[in-house]
Amino acid sequence: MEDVNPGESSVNNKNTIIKEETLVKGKWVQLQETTYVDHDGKTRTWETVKRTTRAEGNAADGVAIIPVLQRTLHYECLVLIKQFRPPLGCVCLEFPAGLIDENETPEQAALRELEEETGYKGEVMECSPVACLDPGLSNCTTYIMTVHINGDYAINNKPKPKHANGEFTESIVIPKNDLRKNIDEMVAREKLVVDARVYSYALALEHAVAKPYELPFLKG
Ligand SMILES: Nc1nc(=O)[nH]c2c1ncn2[C@H]1C[C@H](O)[C@@H](COP(=O)(O)OP(=O)(O)O)O1
Repeated sequence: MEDVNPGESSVNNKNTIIKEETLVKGKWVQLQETTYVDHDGKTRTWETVKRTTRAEGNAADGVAIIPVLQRTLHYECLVLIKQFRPPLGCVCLEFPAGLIDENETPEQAALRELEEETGYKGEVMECSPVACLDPGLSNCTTYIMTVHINGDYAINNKPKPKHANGEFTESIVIPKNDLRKNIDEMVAREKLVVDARVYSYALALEHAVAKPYELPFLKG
């Protein structure tokens, strides 16, 4: 059995977009009816949400930052933010994130958003390919950027967010060990909704430690 599928996927053989018609357009988002040909050659429609803000030439709408805070003789921590999100009507626990401005690289956007939302100054270590966020609803995409923060630097001692107008975020520093337990407790205590990227990261940390080295014996 192959563990990684070689070659091109058969899912995309016939699927084609035929038409995109804007039904409603706001300042920040628009609703479109997407007409497409499905796997069997049948023409169908889909309700699609798109942001209006993606600058021409930008392959993604925004950046999400995995900020790893490193300090001498401290366990590595993540810097997460709490932010009220109007579409959910509650506070969410998220990675710092934001839209990429015109004429801005993903790296510049990541460092700017990190500083605006947390006050920390960091260094970009890696950048993901363009990643989708909710592909059954929207074409919204992001780069996931790993940023290291040297917490021994004086500039990163007592950082203060530099919020843009109307923005309010609170940052929290959580050790990467026991991340999932800390998040579970915080969610229960504060009735937060946790971003799927943050929770997946916490689960992956656990799975990476526990599972790859297990040799299970499955009973038939
Ligand atoms: N869907 C949106 N509706 C709005 O009314 N306003 C919106 C939407 N998306 C973004 N924005 C506004 C809010 C901020 O003033 C700017 C920039 O947001 P940014 O900081 O880049 O992204 P988030 O932190 O993820 O909100 O856009």
